[in-house]
Amino acid sequence: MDTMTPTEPAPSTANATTLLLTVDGLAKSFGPTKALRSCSLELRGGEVHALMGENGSGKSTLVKILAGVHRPDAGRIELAGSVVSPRGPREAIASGVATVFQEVQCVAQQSVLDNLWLGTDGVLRRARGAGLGPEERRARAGRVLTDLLGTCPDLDAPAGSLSLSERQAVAIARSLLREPEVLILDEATSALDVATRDRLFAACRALTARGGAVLFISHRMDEVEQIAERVTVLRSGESVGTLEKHEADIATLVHLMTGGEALVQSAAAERPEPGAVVLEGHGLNLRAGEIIGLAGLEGQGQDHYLRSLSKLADAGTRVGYVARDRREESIFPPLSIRENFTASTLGQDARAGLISTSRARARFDAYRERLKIRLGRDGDAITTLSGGNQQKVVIARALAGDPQVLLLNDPTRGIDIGAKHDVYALLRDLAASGMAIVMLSTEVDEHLELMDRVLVFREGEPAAELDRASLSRSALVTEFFGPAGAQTPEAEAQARPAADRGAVVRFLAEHTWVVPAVLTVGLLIANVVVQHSFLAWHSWILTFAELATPGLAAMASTPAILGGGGGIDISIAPLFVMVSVVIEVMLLGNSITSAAVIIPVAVLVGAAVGALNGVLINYGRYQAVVATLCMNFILSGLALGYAPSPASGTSGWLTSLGSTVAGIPGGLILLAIPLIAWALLARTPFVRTLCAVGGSEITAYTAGVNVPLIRTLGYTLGGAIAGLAGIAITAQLHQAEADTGFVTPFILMAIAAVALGGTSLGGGRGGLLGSLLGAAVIFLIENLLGALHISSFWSQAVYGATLIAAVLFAARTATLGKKAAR
Ligand SMILES: Nc1ncnc2c1ncn2[C@@H]1O[C@H](COP(=O)(O)OP(=O)(O)OP(=O)(O)O)[C@@H](O)[C@H]1O
Repeated sequence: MDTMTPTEPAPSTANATTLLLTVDGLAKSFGPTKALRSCSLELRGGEVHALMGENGSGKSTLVKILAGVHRPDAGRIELAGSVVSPRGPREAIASGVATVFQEVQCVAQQSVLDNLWLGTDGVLRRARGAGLGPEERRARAGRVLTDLLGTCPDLDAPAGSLSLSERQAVAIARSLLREPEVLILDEATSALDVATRDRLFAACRALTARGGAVLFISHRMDEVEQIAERVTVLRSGESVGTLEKHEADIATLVHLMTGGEALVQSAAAERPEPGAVVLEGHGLNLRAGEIIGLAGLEGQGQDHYLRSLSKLADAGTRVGYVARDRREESIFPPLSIRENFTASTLGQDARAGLISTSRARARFDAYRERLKIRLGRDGDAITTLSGGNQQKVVIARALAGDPQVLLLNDPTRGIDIGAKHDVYALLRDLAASGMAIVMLSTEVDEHLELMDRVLVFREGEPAAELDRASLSRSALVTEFFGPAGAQTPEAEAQARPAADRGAVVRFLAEHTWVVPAVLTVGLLIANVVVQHSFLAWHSWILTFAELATPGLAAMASTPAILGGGGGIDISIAPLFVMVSVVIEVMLLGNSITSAAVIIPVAVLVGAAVGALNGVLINYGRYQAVVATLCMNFILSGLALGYAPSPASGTSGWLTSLGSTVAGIPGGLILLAIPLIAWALLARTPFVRTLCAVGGSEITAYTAGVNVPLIRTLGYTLGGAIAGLAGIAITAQLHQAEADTGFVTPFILMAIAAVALGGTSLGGGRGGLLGSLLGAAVIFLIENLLGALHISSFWSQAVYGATLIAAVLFAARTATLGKKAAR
């Protein structure tokens, strides 16, 4: 067997016949789709066991059952002799099974280090134990990543700034750091170059040498040959055989996978002479009818080069592009399979301006047959397809545009062996009909099989060109490393644009509160210029008293938004009004005036309502807007019921809180409480975990985070802060005002302040300080316009415009920050 850099099996200390994992008769259906019918396999301690099967044969479904993501409908799993039935990824990980999933899972907004340890901590306490102190965590994370990548990326950089393969390495490293008994790699090598893949295989060998086992899923025959001792084949959800390494040749495997069909190895047929040049520049002369490969170790510039080629095309040239990162760049998850296919060619289905579904279906069916796309109904969500079938839909979409130049970025990632040859045959036919194709591929065999010539990249540029006659596996791999020997991973850094240039942009993208802080200072100066009395001490006291309620309302809205998943709490304003009614009517009205009673009651009422919202949304599966809108109505009704007209009253400490306490403005004290609490929480795992959940729920969940609990706690915290806002409004007005005309403006203001404060409304990025500053900006704009005697209509318009500008600025810095880091 020809392998590029053979990884010799390390002698295993385990008894080779020790059964570590037994899967017996597992079955799982999704509605009418039987994803797994009956799957059985045995994983021995000390072995790497490959799992192969066509796209849609059920491999990932099995993986997700083992990882605790799905519950099986039937069957049994035994781990080291005990029956297990993981009810979630956290349980599976605790039992010693760590999984790297097919879709690369990272929280883009969070640092590489946080991504690596995601899911290991409790809600408020860090996991204890040897090697889990901050310094050891950093050192271990660095070691594992260096072992995988050959060099260690900046552990403090956001994971979103890494390349796809580096992010894949982070996901693998996260699993390795758990030191699992069973490591499952579901197409985890699909974006790795040969050198990184070999380093991963060395890590697998180390794990099996300790007696662990690896379940290895890949569509790449060379990888399976290199690493696996045995291979189990799945066909249509059933395990149809397990082969020893020496029995597992490609013909036998394909025969088993398809149930009889032989692999049609498309012969390297005679190719017509290339036609006219269709794309020229960057050292490339691409002719019609040519297929050119881009190869090299990861990050040598080939990715950037491929993307830049589309800019070389003349205005009239139709260019098709298939991106590498399916989830991030290719599919529209909420749309159906057919809608994903037609997304860029909808015009072809229009009749008299209306879309014809039958026409779209007919167009899709042609590709469906040609690419053997396995699906139930084309109206189903694309996410119900297996990874390989999603990829085929993406390829079909690019081809449907009938491009003259087709740019493919590792397009066969996740496509099974048989279907890959169908894709090759299709590309050859297209080339023969005059299409010019440039294809980046991380698979050496693909270059040998398909390309007319291959450009090998080193240090950011094409360093060698191999034509068809000189293409061989060894020639190609030798060129990867270059004449001077091993290509250092540092070359990757050189191949990228200098990150320093974007340092300011990256800083702004990571510190979202800076822009609202600058705006606040600017508006403060403007207010002082227009109204000198603004600087007077009594004016500060008044300003803080007036800012306290909107500032607290904005901060109260923030945790739910940060937790993502459409988390928005529009019951915050009626909640603080309800709390003020409780204070005025139920406590002060009954002569209960003590701060020691009123403050805890206010905060607890707020927290309880927040927790109820959290439970309804995260455990009851109500949409956040719906649940909090209902709560909004209930609270408004209750408040009006208890206080149909403004209820007045105060006590000494409340009056002081409305002005000063021990010389400090009361509003400032109230605003400082959640900020201090948040800063303390930021020293626990909670804040980071909440942001991780908001950044990528699926990543957090599969890493073992209790997502519903974390989000519910976010709502609870928001409710508690709303309780403080209830105290603030009572201290300011000395009355409870339940009129909806009074409440409603606060609802929109709070959300606008959160957005102005730089918190992403999609979740994952931002914080309480930004929201407070956002509220301050709105307050100062209104104050300024009031001082200038401009009508309140204009104040609304101005803060709307400021909001648009701030949100655009935040989006721009986030994008530029990502680019600069890359
Ligand atoms: N959440 C889901 N809802 C509906 N159908 C699903 C879901 N997940 C998987 N399926 C279906 O179950 C079948 C098996 O899918 P699975 O992802 O396990 O295949 P696979 O062998 O991993 O394929 P690939 O090699 O393409 O990754 C497919 O027909 C797929 O469409």
